[in-house]
Amino acid sequence: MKPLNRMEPITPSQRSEVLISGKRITKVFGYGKQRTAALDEVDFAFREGEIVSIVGESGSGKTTLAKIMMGLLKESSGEIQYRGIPRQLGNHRQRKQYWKDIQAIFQDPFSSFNQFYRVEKLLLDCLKLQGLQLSRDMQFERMKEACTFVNLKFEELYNKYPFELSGGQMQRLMIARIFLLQPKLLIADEPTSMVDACSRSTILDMLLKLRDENRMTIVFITHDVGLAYYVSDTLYIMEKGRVVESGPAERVILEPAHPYTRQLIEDVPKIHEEWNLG
Ligand SMILES: Nc1ncnc2c1ncn2[C@@H]1O[C@H](COP(=O)(O)OP(=O)(O)OP(=O)(O)O)[C@@H](O)[C@H]1O
Repeated sequence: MKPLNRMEPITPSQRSEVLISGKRITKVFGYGKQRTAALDEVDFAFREGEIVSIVGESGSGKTTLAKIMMGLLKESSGEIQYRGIPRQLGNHRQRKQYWKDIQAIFQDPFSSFNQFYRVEKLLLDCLKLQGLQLSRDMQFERMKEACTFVNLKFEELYNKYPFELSGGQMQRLMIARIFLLQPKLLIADEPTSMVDACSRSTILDMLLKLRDENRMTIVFITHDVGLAYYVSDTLYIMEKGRVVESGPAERVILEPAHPYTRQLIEDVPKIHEEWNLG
């Protein structure tokens, strides 16, 4: 399998800054017999402008980690740092400030949109959220640009409701919104699991474009180690709430150090061959 164009190897002096990191992040749900340690002392550090995949089986803690990164769940212990300082989400102002920098896209684009708003309003709201004072013409320009970025035609869609779009168009619209919102961190939770192979490769290409053109940090959550290898710069492999292995995607796939990683790779027999997405 041939991976997509990764970032060029970077020299230490060019190394980008760590955007978000976690030290010994633990999350426990329930008490007594119901107790589940969804995360067990997880360490991570994600850099600006890299695509990181978190790979693991169902129940390994991927979504819990994503929710903690988004600030939707509070860790039981450990510390998250954002841009080099401890993240504070104690009050509304701090949360609002943090959430300006973070967006997420999920498997089901249908649930991401208010179905009563037309496409134009959905996109316009993204511009308003950024607090930009734009003329009506400039607003149109930006919305058109966002649609072009994802190969949609604004003129054909602006007057439609989300339920009038195909699944693939909705997925693209979701990414057009990300283009307008310009988050620093994008969390993509299996965004390609409900689309056909062709739409999947388009979505992956768009994520790469967001990384390259906007230096976005993208955290891609998936069960699929083949897909993760294809799209990522860095891999984190999770098993039962722990990160068992992490590192550059090439290294983790070609020289896996942990037995669990080896098992995941063995389950994808063609991982080293050309991957036909079409
Ligand atoms: N709100 C909750 N209350 C209790 N247990 C939870 C809660 N959320 C997650 N868990 C448990 O924590 C563990 C990790 O769940 P999590 O959803 O993070 O896994 P995952 O790797 O994202 O799985 P999947 O790939 O199926 O989405 C599981 O055992 C799950 O049952």
